[in-house]
Amino acid sequence: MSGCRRVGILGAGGIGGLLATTVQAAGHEVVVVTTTTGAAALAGSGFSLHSARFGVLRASPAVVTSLDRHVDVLFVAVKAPSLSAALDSVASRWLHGTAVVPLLNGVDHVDRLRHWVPGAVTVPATIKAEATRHAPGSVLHNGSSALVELARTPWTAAAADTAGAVLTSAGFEVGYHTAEAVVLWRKLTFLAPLALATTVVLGDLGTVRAERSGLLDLLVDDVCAIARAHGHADADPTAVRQTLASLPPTTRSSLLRDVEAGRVNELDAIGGALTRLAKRADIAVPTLTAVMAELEQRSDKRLVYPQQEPGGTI
Ligand SMILES: NC(=O)C1=CN([C@@H]2O[C@H](COP(=O)(O)OP(=O)(O)OC[C@H]3O[C@@H](n4cnc5c(N)ncnc54)[C@H](OP(=O)(O)O)[C@@H]3O)[C@@H](O)[C@H]2O)C=CC1
Ligand SMILES: CC(C)(CO)C(=O)C(=O)O
Repeated sequence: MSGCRRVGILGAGGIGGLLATTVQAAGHEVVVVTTTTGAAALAGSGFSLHSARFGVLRASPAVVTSLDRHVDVLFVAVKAPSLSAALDSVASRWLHGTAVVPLLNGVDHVDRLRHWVPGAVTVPATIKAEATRHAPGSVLHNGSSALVELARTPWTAAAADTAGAVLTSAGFEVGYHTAEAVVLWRKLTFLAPLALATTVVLGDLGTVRAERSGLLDLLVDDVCAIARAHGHADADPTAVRQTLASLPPTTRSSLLRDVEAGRVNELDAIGGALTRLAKRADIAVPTLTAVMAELEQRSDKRLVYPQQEPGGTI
């Protein structure tokens, strides 16, 4: 196909698998970079995706433990606590002019990526999609949402267009915004209350509504106050509440899924980062503080709290 790109995907989990299958099906050359364990588990079987939006797709892209070729676009789809180790598997010489598109939840990974490879163009981005890896290479995409929003500034425009074209060809909905802070905060203002509240109740959104009525609204107030203090002047609690109210009661978050499974999780990248940003802006965030204290004090051994990596910017 014309416009065929070489696309790297760092991480072979829910989001990495969703991308690997859809992007390869669109005719692009895909190389997935993952852990030694992950690569061994994928050998021979490759990826399969089950999705109401994309159908059933199978793909057998190249899988490597360290990037071995230049890529036009690199999607970063690892969990925040794994980011530093994952970046070690990608040598900067393969990324000259590459559009590096991090899809991590949170806000504090973007500076780290920019310092990591100055020769690449980091395009801050967010993804709204619910994708879960059930077994190596086997990914279930729940619902039909597959929206990627890219920051398209004067510095990132060409790279954002390249990444956006790849995603559009693969069947994603793609949105652009000229302010990086808006892209990152628009996702976090809705995701953080959802992730923290579902994790507190260890249940879905319906459980939150039934057991802790009012909690979501208060968390939205706190998170929007932090967003306004850090560059997203239009963060609007009413609009975020409407978005959350429109979600089905069965909605769960990736933070909850990770906590339930005892996997490394992003509590620090979400709630921890917000707490540090509130402190830096000298804003009182009573509900966020109480929720973080509750999660930290919980004796439930299913909760895992990885330390923030050295080199974090917040
Ligand atoms: N899943 C979802 O629905 C959504 C996720 N996100 C965000 O996307 C990001 C990825 O999430 P998700 O796909 O769920 O994560 P998963 O835990 O499903 O997958 C993470 C992948 O990263 C790999 N990995 C870990 N360490 C390294 C390393 N050192 N080098 C290379 N690869 C490594 C893992 O390898 P291994 O095979 O060894 O485990 C695994 O393949 C997160 O920031 C998340 O918040 C955003 C929106 C929705
Ligand atoms: C809520 C959801 C699924 C939206 O994409 C998400 O981002 C997450 O759980 O991490």
